[in-house]
Amino acid sequence: MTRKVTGGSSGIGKCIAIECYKQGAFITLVARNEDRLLQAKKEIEKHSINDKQVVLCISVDVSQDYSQVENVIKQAQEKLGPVDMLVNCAGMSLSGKFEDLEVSTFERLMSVNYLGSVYPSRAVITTMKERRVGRIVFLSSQAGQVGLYGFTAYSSSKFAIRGLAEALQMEVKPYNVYVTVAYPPDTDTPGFAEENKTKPLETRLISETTSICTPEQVAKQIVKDAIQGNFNSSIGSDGYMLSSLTCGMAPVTSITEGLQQVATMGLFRVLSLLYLGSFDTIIRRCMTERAKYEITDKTA
Ligand SMILES: NC(=O)C1=CN([C@@H]2O[C@H](COP(=O)(O)OP(=O)(O)OC[C@H]3O[C@@H](n4cnc5c(N)ncnc54)[C@H](OP(=O)(O)O)[C@@H]3O)[C@@H](O)[C@H]2O)C=CC1
Ligand SMILES: CCCCCCCCCCCCCCCC(=O)[C@@H](N)CO
Repeated sequence: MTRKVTGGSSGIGKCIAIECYKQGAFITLVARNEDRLLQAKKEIEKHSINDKQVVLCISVDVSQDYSQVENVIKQAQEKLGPVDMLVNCAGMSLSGKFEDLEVSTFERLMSVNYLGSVYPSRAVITTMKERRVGRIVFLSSQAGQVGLYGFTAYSSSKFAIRGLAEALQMEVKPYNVYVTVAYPPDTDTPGFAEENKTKPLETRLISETTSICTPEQVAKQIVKDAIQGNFNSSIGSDGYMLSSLTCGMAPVTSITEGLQQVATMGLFRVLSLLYLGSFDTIIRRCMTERAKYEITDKTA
């Protein structure tokens, strides 16, 4: 059992690697910074269940050069055997008002979050199809189910993931390869701490609608859904509501799932209008408060 986790040196990715290691898997971690990779490797190795298990580290930028990504993945497959599960967890978030975000930020988020998921998946898919075995996991976000204030660059890169996942799932299902898209809420990770340094107040207040999860909780849910072959992976009651409401033409894994969507759609739409109303109120309030401060600043 070989699993590959991009972004496996930190946060959700590291917890997913630990979860898989606890199940006896061989792990390949992919990220850029070598020190953090080694640190994570040590931490993951504490959870081994037999002495044959290995954690392999690969330092590569998943978003830059496809042939480089393909090469390192080939090398890893030669050492540890073909990958049964790929988890695309490398990603990042930057927020700010549309006009305040650098144009390069849109390019960067699209290349790390979107292309950074395309490249590793593209590199493993042929072998998975040939072997008729495989799971590919993509990390979207609740902000990939609803576009939110401050997330013009981030939300779009996470919506893109969903399109990719839906199309790919339709292609690979006959080969017994299953795709999972995860939509976590805010999760307490180093990446989240980084994001908070520059997050607009509006974005923070809107995001606080859903509670913060631990990376361990999120990782457990994702690994479970991926193993079961569920297309959708969400967490908590708001996660459930959002996924149900925004199911669109996403595939279902069971008839029950489909029936639940049909039955709850109307009600969840009503709830979502209430949420949207409260988001508008937050945004208007922040605007008035800012205007007040500006006046005080000028008179001082
Ligand atoms: N935390 C949250 O609130 C939520 C996070 N998500 C998503 O989950 C994923 C993981 O998030 P989180 O655990 O918070 O992130 P962290 O910032 O804690 O970890 C990110 C990981 O990705 C690696 N990485 C980043 N960029 C690249 C790159 N270009 N090439 C290779 N590796 C890269 C990092 O290592 P290095 O920098 O060394 O390359 C690190 O291992 C992201 O896609 C994020 O958008 C979704 C919803 C909520
Ligand atoms: C019936 C409808 C229910 C509606 C509930 C709506 C709640 C929306 C809240 C969205 C929170 C967005 C979190 C983004 C996390 C993320 O991706 C970043 N933290 C990454 O770093």
